[in-house]
Amino acid sequence: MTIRTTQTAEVQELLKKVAGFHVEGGNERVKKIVHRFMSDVFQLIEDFDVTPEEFWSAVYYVGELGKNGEASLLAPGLGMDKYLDIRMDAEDEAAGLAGGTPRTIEGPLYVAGAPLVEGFARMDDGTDVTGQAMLLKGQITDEDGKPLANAIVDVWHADSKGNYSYFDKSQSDFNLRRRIKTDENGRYVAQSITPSGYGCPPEGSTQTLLNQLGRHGQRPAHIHFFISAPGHKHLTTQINLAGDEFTYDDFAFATRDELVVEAHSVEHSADGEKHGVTGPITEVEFNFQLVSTDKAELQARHERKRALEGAAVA
Ligand SMILES: O=C(O)/C=C\C=C/C(=O)O
Ligand SMILES: [Fe+2]
Ligand SMILES: [Fe+3]
Repeated sequence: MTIRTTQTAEVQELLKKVAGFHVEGGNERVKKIVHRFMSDVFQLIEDFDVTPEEFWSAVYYVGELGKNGEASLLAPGLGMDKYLDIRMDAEDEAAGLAGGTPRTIEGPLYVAGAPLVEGFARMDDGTDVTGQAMLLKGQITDEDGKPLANAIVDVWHADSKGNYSYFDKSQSDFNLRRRIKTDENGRYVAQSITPSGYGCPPEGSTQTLLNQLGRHGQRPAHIHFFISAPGHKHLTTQINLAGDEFTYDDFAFATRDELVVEAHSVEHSADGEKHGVTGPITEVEFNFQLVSTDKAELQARHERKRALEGAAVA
């Protein structure tokens, strides 16, 4: 039988003291959030009749999570990154900033400061001999199709074993990570290695919890991007390679239909040969549309939207 105590005066008073309601100073927003959070934790413990052993094993788990540096990996696994994206999409919609290539989650494995290259970029250091060469190209435009020259395509992905440089110390610095400046036609092109999907460390904290939920910790083969250009909204997104077992079963919930791309392997690629790549190569082409943030364009967009809504009502 569940013991009910959360609504007693004693517990309600305890929660107010926990949150610092009874003292001056501190941060009002933090106080309110901590009060709500702890009230919900107390309520959950009561509703599920959580035992002290269960509670302390959770505390131990959080300690291990921090020690393993996996808090930012568990977050996408628990849908946090996706939920924050859903909120940002809704905010963009409300601000008239929706449109262009959809965003998706950044993930925890970005490393700033990758080498900046103009036009063609060789992203891999040539040591991943088991991997297949990949030619990655595309064009950055605004929503009207106007090419955006000098946009920065900040791109990063895993190697053929699903590991990321910097986190995988066996890889050279910034292996498979580059910032590419688009040419006068807004184009970027890179030679790299075709990424494999990523899996959470099997013995790690994230997978330990996912196992309790009967879930896997796999991501499909994917490539991460930050795309930026003056006067346009910064884009954080990824593309998922089609045909991967996990393309539509991503433990981090990042997949969006518009971001699934065919990656066809060819014996010879004219583009590849232009850059000295002979032999089988995977070609991946993805174009990005950025949303303008300049006021005139936003105003015009609002007018168009109002006109459309007006027409719909009439
Ligand atoms: O970067 C990875 O592949 C692993 C982590 C999970 C999320 C993500 O990628 O967005
Ligand atoms: Fe990733
Ligand atoms: Fe523009």
